[in-house]
Amino acid sequence: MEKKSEQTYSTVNNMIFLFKEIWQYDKKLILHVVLAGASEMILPLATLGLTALVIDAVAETGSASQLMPVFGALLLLVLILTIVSKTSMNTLNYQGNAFRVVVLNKLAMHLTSVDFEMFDGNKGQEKINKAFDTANSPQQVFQHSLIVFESAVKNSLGFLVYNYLLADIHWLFILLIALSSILNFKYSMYVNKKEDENKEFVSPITRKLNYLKERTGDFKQAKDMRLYKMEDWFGSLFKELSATKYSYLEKILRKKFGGNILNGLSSILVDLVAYVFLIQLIIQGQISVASFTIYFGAIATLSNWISGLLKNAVDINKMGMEIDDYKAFMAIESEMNQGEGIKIDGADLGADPIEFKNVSYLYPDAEQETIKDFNVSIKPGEKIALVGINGAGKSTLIKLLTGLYRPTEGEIRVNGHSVDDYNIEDYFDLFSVVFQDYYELPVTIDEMVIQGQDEDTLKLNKVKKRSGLNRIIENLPQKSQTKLVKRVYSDAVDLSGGQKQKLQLAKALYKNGPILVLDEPTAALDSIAESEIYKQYEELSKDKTSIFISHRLASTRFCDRILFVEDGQIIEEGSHAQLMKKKGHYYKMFETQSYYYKNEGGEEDYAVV
Ligand SMILES: Nc1ncnc2c1ncn2[C@@H]1O[C@H](COP(=O)(O)OP(=O)(O)OP(=O)(O)O)[C@@H](O)[C@H]1O
Repeated sequence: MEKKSEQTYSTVNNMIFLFKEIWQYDKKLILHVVLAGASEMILPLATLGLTALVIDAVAETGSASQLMPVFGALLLLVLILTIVSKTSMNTLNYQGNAFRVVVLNKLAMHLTSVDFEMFDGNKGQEKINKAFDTANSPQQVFQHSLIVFESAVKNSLGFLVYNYLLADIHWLFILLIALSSILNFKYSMYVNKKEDENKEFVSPITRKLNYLKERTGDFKQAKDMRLYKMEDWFGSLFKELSATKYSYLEKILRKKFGGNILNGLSSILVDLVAYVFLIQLIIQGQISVASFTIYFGAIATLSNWISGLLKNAVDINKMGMEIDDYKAFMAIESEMNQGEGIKIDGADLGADPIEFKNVSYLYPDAEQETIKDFNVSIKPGEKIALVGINGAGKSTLIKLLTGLYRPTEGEIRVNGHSVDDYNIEDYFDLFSVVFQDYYELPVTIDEMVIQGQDEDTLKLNKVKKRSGLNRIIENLPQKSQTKLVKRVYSDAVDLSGGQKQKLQLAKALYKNGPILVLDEPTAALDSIAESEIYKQYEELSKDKTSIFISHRLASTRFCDRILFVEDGQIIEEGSHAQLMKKKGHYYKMFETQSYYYKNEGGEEDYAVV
């Protein structure tokens, strides 16, 4: 079960924060909150006045000529109030939605600036999810708050005015109404608490359900779904999770039903007492029939104002919790250096080596370090191959070097300074990286390569040629203006795995950072394309420091030095020839890979090993 976190800021503090956010977005919204609230409160009062006038006229307590101007004025007031309330409520609904979208954009912008580490692990994801939940639907705080504030204005004004109107009525009445409202309020607080407790069980189930739903709609999963006949398995997973979820929700529904019954019974009781009491006053001749109407209407409405106010208190309390989630996410500060740093030329690594000094790294939710006391020095211009079995820590080392993760211990030094001494954005300029997991955006091929940088046609053509992308483009109807992602554009192209890898390579080359990092860049390439990349490797990595991760050990022969990593540490290093001579781990791995080629082909052909 997930632990419930305490609220960090008080509800008052959070409401002031929310008010400021609304004020900053559009001051006029506050005016609409007041206008809608006041007009919605006065409307039933004016209508009540109209009814009393009609009754008075019927009872001939006043002459028609005397009553008509008042009647007309009241009618006009009702008309004006209706227009004001409808206009303001409409603005609140419409602008509330726009306000929510603005907040969503703020959240998205902040998400791009938080450290990459946030995305790793459950806790980071939980914070992100909770924050986005605050603005994801109209029922959540940022849109809903305008309606809640409007309702609070209406209920508070109503409470004051109606208390004044009923000042002549026995105070026991007011007490009875207040007691009945408090009883209902207490009960709904109890249901809210139960609902909140239930959330602790329900939200992990909802997360699992949503994840499964996403997977069923996922194009990649759709293949397995059919070929592995996963429908029944998925179906039973859905059924089981949904049943558990709805058993929790049902309990709350039952409690809410009990609340409705309680509410109904208590208002019948109040009405009954009011009837008996007011009828008695009429019989005793203390009030007129018109006054009876006003009093009776006022008593019924006063209980609405009171329960409305209490409901506002519950809503505001809930909104306070949601604002807390929003603030908790927005307060996350990058642990990277976002300020002024030592100047670095994004195009030049400098003369000093890249150094890992006793670097260790522990993933946020992990128990054991993935990288352990790692030491290495890489000379500028050196071509390094990182090899090792799956899970050895190669990709983690790249994320540390590129500044996406900070070492939990030790230090990484580049150009004579710790990575922390550089502004992280400047530091990122040093790297051109092709990661294993690549993605595409629904833009043209050229735009995907350029990635929002300044367009340089000469450079663009060069990198398309060097990466082999131009040969793919040649066969496309709109050449490099062809859009990507068929799910978005019907005339787009869906590239194959190997074609995508070439696109990624072109993107990295266009960025032209002095450190080239290729994490399994040829895994999806056919052997001809792969050997072309190897042949070009010298050219691709010219004037650059390069790090090449590959399970295909033939590729390592193009590198100056091979680092064999196991369990987060270097266990062997040297050139291909040195390591083969050593007959250690690298030799063993190499021999295992080349065995079938040697035996089936008769000859050794390391270019495709
Ligand atoms: N976000 C994470 N949280 C916890 N552990 C992680 C996380 N990401 C990776 N690891 C673990 O760190 C270890 C090293 O992973 P890494 O991806 O660096 O290995 P690798 O050598 O690149 O593997 P491969 O050759 O399969 O790509 C693995 O045991 C992996 O399970």
